[in-house]
Amino acid sequence: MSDKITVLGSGAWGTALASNQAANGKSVTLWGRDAAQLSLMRDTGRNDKYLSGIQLAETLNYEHDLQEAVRGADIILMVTPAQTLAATAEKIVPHIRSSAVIISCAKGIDQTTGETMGQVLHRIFPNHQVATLSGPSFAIDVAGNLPTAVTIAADETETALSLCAILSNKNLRCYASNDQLGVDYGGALKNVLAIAAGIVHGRALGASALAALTTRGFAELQRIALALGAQSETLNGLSGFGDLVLTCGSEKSRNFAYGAAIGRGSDLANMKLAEGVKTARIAADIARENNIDAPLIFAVNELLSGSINVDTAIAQLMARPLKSESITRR
Ligand SMILES: NC(=O)C1=CN([C@@H]2O[C@H](COP(=O)(O)OP(=O)(O)OC[C@H]3O[C@@H](n4cnc5c(N)ncnc54)[C@H](O)[C@@H]3O)[C@@H](O)[C@H]2O)C=CC1
Ligand SMILES: O=C(CO)COP(=O)(O)O
Repeated sequence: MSDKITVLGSGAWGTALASNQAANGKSVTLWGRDAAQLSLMRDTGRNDKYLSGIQLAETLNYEHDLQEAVRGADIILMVTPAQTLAATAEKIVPHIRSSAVIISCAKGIDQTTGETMGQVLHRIFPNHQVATLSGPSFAIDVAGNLPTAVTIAADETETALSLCAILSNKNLRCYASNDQLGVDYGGALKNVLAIAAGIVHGRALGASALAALTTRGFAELQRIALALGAQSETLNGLSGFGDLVLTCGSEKSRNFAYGAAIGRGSDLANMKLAEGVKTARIAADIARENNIDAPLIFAVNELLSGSINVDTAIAQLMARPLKSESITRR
């Protein structure tokens, strides 16, 4: 596997990954749909819209033409929001090398098909190696050269190991997994629980409530992902437990910040991307269809759809029938 890298998506995460790889000696091209923004990034070496105060790697290349950006790339990182990943992937099919490896870095579930990001890539690129990169990793931390660990998952362990060898560097440590489904579900579902954690924070319900919510949220995440075929070991790793702990504990998480705004009763207009908003409905549907007990996810979904308010959600959650703590009990 060679290592000419193209990153699709010049928001926070795409820019951070691209800069990290370029700073560590890789040939990296960053594509974005906004020509003016790309040209500003080229001129200033910064992306202040998404990564305020960060100086990007000087060797990073910028390309606005999608076809040109992917031509000759060995590894393509897909880093647009989850609901746009399929459309972006479809556009590049005719232009990529037959040996190109495609990696999803988005965290969500496709609303129209119900597919994980990995399943989307397998469908669109049936003859390519595909993988998912996920785990506890704030873009601002990676862009700021802070030490970070993620999981790279592919069906073939060899593919995951090769990608880890290529993409790991002194600031980014990649662990290999052959459970792409589990890594995808871990990354998508934690966003819904991060919204719930943000609500607890914003409503000042206390540290004990936050710990209880994170723990019981982890039980729900595991119940759903295990029922859909994820491996337990994966969910206990970086892309399940790890990312849940990160995003349920920090206002740097946009999902947490979104929840905090709900908890405080603030205006939700102009909030940054919170993937959990779209995932909440899909996750609630999946849980209901599979008869899985997921009261926190149901509550977030109902809060977001406006059918209950925060006080009712808290009262209902606390009044549920008492039960065993088991995560497997439905
Ligand atoms: N920001 C972070 O710390 C992390 C983000 N992620 C995931 O990465 C994905 C992208 O997130 P961010 O980069 O943070 O979001 P962002 O909101 O910072 O940037 C999104 C970028 O995608 C572009 N975009 C939106 N719609 C598009 C379309 N239809 N076609 C092409 N480009 C489009 C926007 O113009 C923007 O440049 C999300 O799924 C997120 O969950 C994963 C790990 C860390
Ligand atoms: O997934 C993330 C860190 O691992 C980023 O979380 P937010 O999308 O909530 O900011």
